[in-house]
Amino acid sequence: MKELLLSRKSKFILYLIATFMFIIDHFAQMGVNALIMGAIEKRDLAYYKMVVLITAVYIIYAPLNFLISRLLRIRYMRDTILDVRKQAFKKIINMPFKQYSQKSKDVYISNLINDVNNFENKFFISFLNFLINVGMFIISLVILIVLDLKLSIAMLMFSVLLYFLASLFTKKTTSLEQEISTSGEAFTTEMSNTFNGLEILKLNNIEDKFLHKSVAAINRLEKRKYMANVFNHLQRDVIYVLSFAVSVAVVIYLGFQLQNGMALSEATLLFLLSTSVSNYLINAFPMWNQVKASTAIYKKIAKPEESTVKAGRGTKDFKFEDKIEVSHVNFSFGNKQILKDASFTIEKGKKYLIKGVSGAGKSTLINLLAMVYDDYEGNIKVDQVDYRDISEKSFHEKVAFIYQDVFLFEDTIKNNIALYQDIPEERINYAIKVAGLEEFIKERKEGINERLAENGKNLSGGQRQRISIARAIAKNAEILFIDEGTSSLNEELGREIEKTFLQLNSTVIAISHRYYEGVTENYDYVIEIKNGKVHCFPAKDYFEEVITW
Ligand SMILES: Nc1ncnc2c1ncn2[C@@H]1O[C@H](COP(=O)(O)OP(=O)(O)OP(=O)(O)O)[C@@H](O)[C@H]1O
Repeated sequence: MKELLLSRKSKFILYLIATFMFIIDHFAQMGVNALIMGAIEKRDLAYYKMVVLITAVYIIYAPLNFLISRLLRIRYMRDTILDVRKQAFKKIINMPFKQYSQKSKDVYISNLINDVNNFENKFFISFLNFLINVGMFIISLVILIVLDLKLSIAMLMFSVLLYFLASLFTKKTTSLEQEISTSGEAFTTEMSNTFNGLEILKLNNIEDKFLHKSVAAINRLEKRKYMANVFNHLQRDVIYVLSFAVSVAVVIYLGFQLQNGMALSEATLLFLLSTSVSNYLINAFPMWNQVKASTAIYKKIAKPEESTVKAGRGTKDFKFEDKIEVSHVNFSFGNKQILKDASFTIEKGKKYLIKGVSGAGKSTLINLLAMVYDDYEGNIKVDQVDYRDISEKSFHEKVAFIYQDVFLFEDTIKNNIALYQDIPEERINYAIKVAGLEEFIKERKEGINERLAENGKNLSGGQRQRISIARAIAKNAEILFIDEGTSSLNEELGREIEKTFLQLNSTVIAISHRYYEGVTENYDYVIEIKNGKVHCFPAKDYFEEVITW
């Protein structure tokens, strides 16, 4: 938190000065009150007129001071909150994908929206109030020391007592804020589930069920907020009762002092100062607890955490000139072994089709070859270099993925194909041609510069799939990983797209349940997974055998 607040040192100093201006105003107000009381007591008209003049000057100064103080604080707060938003966003974007995928994306959305808003609403208000109250407490105490040592020592002892009392509330305040954050995550996930599946829910008449679940999630979130609120007031009230008792004791003490000849103005000032000391503390301690709770939320959303997954952290560049060798690879999910002693070779430029029944481990095998998992036994080497020594970044630069579901950005067709990389126009046009998108582009008013609707809602399955092929070609991907790239398309379109895959120069590693006669046999090899065992066959042999089954 310190680094965050001090990242703009000069603005932070201005912020503190602005806070100090606020404190000064408070004491000026207190001084004016005491002056008026003194002037009334003095019964001297000339002196009274002078005090009225001072009060008039104060009335002009106070709003000006307030305005300047606010202007000085506001920019610093805005910039700092912006930093928190950026840091929270960076934390998510820079997370290794494996770690990212351990939580629902809605949790991250909740962190970026609910938690940052919560931080924004609570941190600076609490921090400012804490600073103001502590500042006022210190100044009041110093004045009190000068005016009445005994009273100031008593107030100091009272402060220490309040400190210990307030610290009893710190842990609970923080845990309540954490609960608000987790309930916010659950609420966002619930809402997202409902809205993403609204069509299915309506078609099956089960929207009411989800409505109940969503309402329950809202209730849980609001209940947590309510609990936090009640608890904050409770700690304030407990401290308040104590401070009220102290105020009564101060009045009794000052009563005796007045009897002993103390001036009314001095007694008023002492009373104001000592009740202020306790009031400032009543406000300061709960605020400090809130600052600590907000700091914990800040750490959760913006501070990079220790990676919980083993990630491919190699540094070598991915270079694929000859072959990828998979040797004696065993891979399990928990106790369930998926691949047993798998050994085979992927030759550059060849086309591989992975076959096996549902759940055999086809996607798992692709994920191993695509560096998604590295917690396997055995070795995977590309041109003799161990996969684990290769940097994920350099690998991702040279490969492309085609899935059944294609994600499209709400942006131009060009940006969707180039994926925001600086790719020459000729290469994009070539990709469009090879992917069979020429007709589609011709029909667009603005050609490749036409914008797609949200996730390409206005495109057919085949057009979406072709855009994802164009991405791979534009990128000049050396390896194309395809997981059920044609299964959502009709027979004819699927055949066309499959043909396109097989005509590419890249190495293709594909999973497909479909068999397109006259096309599928053109794969070079079939990798079959049966009971965890992996066998690689020349495609011609494999299909001849299958066809004779
Ligand atoms: N992240 C995971 N954690 C635990 N088990 C998993 C995980 N991913 C997959 N599995 C299990 O591993 C096995 C292989 O899954 P995989 O997705 O590789 O099969 P598949 O052959 O691609 O299946 P399908 O053809 O149905 O897509 C399945 O039993 C699956 O339940």
